[in-house]
Amino acid sequence: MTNVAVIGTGYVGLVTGVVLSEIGHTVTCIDIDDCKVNKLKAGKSPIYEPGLDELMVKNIEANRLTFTTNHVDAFLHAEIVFIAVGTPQSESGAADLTYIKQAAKDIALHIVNDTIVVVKSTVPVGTNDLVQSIIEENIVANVKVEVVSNPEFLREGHAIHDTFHGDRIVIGAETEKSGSIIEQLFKPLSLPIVRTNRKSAEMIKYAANAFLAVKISYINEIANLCEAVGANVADVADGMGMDHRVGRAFLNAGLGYGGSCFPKDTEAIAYLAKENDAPLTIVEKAIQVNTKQRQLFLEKVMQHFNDNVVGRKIAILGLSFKPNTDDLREAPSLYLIEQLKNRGAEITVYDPIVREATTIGVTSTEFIQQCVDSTEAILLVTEWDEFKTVDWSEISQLVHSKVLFDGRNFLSNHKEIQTNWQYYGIGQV
Ligand SMILES: NC(=O)c1ccc[n+]([C@@H]2O[C@H](COP(=O)([O-])OP(=O)(O)OC[C@H]3O[C@@H](n4cnc5c(N)ncnc54)[C@H](O)[C@@H]3O)[C@@H](O)[C@H]2O)c1
Ligand SMILES: O=c1ccn([C@@H]2O[C@H](COP(=O)(O)OP(=O)(O)O[C@H]3O[C@H](CO)[C@@H](O)[C@H](O)[C@H]3O)[C@@H](O)[C@H]2O)c(=O)[nH]1
Repeated sequence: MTNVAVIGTGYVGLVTGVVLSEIGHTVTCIDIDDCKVNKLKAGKSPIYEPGLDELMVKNIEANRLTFTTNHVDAFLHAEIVFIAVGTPQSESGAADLTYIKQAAKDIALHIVNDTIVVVKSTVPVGTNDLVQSIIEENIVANVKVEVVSNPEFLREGHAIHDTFHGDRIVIGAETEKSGSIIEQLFKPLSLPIVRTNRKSAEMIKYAANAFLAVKISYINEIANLCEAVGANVADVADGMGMDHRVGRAFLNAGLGYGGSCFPKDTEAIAYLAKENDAPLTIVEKAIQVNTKQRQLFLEKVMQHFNDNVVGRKIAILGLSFKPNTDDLREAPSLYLIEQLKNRGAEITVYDPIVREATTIGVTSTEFIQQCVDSTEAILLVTEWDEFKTVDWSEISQLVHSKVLFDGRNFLSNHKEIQTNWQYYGIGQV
């Protein structure tokens, strides 16, 4: 079993650390955020991710998992160091590598053993080379370092499941030995391994995310056409998806993609492509379609209210960018709330997990019933299970008007809604 350090305890770093400890390795997670680390030390996950807390506590108690803000402590015994810090979008659209560069410097200054540095963050092609050279330029101890690319494919809300049951583990290494050491580290997971060089591994991650984003934008455009010609996009997606060459996954039409990955990763690969004179026109269009998709939804709502929502009471169901996560990054709800508030609507919000969206000054009500009380329309933005299981005949009694805009086609087969409500779905008439 191996001594591992993980830099960054966000959605990826924490899940990686917890799973590596669960399969028997000794893991120290390091973060610069005191607040997060204090919570983690107390056995509390700073993020909402089903199944994570239990596994984390189990491995803390087994002394396989510790947390620190101190680099010396974190790297003292480490043979492998993962980098799982954020790579947000910069002004230009390119990935901002500030945190990556800092992590590389932290490693160079503090490691005391020969180390394999594994870049798990999503980074543009060539970044692993950059990390290698930053470390070599700044290294203090007389030790050897080799950088290996190991992009992450987990989905929020399914992170633990995806890590144990992923479709593949991609390992991009410049030497046979370093790649094999990382392959060995993950061996207990018994997952298919793809071995490449570092640049191809970096590219696999962006190419996969961009492809999925294109798939979503494609079905959203098909949905808009369905609406215009009287077809039903869910049936169309089912029919298309039965062809295994197409596949049904990621053909759910709706408000478009949000979250911490697709929006920034599509921008980053499109930027990289332009810079290299090999433009990704399809990805650029997918980004445009995605922006337009939420605008079209807003237009539908505005049309219903004859273009005037001043003083109209509107309920928003769902804040997080998708169910089973508390992540608000690029959530369509934020756009809709801001736009409707700017137009004078009175907004109430309910999310089963997210209580506050501080960036736009919104607080979620404690119960769905409070949120919908006396409202003239409900906008279902995130497909949390609760929005299917809640008693809609009770909701019917509480609202002022039974009008539902379903941004996820989540209740398109719901009996009460389809019988008694004015229902606006996506890609259906
Ligand atoms: N969120 C996902 O579902 C997901 C999935 C696959 C890949 N990724 C990629 O993984 C990376 C991390 O994403 P995330 O969502 O986990 O990010 P996050 O923002 O949730 O977490 C990043 C963490 O790194 C910490 N950090 C920053 N600089 C540090 C430093 N020098 N030393 C120690 N800690 C530091 C931050 O305090 C933060 O806690 C990104 O590149 C992202 O694109 C994310
Ligand atoms: O048919 C679909 C599927 C998804 N979405 C939307 O697409 C976004 C992303 O969804 P999902 O992929 O489930 O969540 P993420 O957690 O963002 O995961 C994606 O981004 C991660 C970060 O790179 C990758 O690791 C994962 O493989 C990749 O699925 C969300 O807004 C979804 O609502 C749709 O609109 N229609």
